[in-house]
Amino acid sequence: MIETRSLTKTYDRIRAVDGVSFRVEPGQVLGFLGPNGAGKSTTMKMIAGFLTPTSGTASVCGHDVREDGIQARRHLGYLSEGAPSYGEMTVRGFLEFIADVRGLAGERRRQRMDDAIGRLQLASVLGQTVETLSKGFKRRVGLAQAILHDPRALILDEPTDGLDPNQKHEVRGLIRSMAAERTIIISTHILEEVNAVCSRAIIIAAGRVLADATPAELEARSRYHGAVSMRVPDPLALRMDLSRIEGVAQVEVEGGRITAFPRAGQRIFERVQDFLRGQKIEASELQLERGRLDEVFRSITQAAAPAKEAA
Ligand SMILES: Nc1ncnc2c1ncn2[C@@H]1O[C@H](COP(=O)(O)OP(=O)(O)OP(=O)(O)O)[C@@H](O)[C@H]1O
Repeated sequence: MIETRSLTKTYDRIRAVDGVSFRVEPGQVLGFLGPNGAGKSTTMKMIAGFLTPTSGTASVCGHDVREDGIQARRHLGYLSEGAPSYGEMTVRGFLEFIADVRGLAGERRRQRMDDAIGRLQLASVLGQTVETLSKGFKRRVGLAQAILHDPRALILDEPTDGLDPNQKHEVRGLIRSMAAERTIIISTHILEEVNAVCSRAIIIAAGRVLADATPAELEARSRYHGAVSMRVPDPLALRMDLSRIEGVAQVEVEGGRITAFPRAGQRIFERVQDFLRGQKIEASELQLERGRLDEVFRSITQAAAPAKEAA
């Protein structure tokens, strides 16, 4: 379990993190979303014990990061922004060093090394120095060090940054496979990642939590939630007809696509389908929209005030 209580960090005159409180339980993957400079990395660094909070606190598996920092870090794997340092070490040398730091020995050490190397597919680069690796492999080495001691909690700052689409897919699978008994927080700019791996999302801007919900609940806040869109040969001709259907609030045409938006609480998909059938209109790519996370993200974060000046 990871918990923050009124976590706050002030840099000079900027309150980078402003009273952030949340609790993540084992089995949950929390997506931490926010625009550049929102305070995601600063929050993660405070939980990981790399930065001291100005006020408030956090705990990992019940251990307070300020009063019981060593125990808190023992239960936590942390992937920081960017690549691991120690570029002159080989990948094997770097992972052996992390195993030393984590106090791994004997059979368990061998097991954990094999597991991390296997999961992150690092066997082919074990003898290569970290600085000569591609960005994607550096990220994978960073992930391997984070999971090496098989921690109960994981904090991963942009875990798929710099990976190609295949590697992104693999790392998301890895996160899902580790989620069952662990508490995981990931930060990301990629909204599709939220649907792919997160059971819950927090949107943060200017250091403050603006939304805390499941991906489906966030999608339900989108104006596209429950909308019906399609391609038809003559969308402009259909516009007026669709707007007359009961429960339709608005109709928009964009490119070759026409979208009917429902009034609050109305379900319009079957009615639109019946109308098209009745009029014998050939529609392609007819779909019921779940809602668009990018639009919800924009509307929530753009309404936020800029970071507050510290008192
Ligand atoms: N060491 C520092 N000294 C002064 N200000 C800092 C420092 N580190 C971060 N900040 C400021 O704190 C705010 C939050 O930064 P943070 O890196 O936590 O944001 P972020 O959400 O992780 O952004 P990104 O998505 O770009 O990584 C920003 O305004 C940033 O400029």
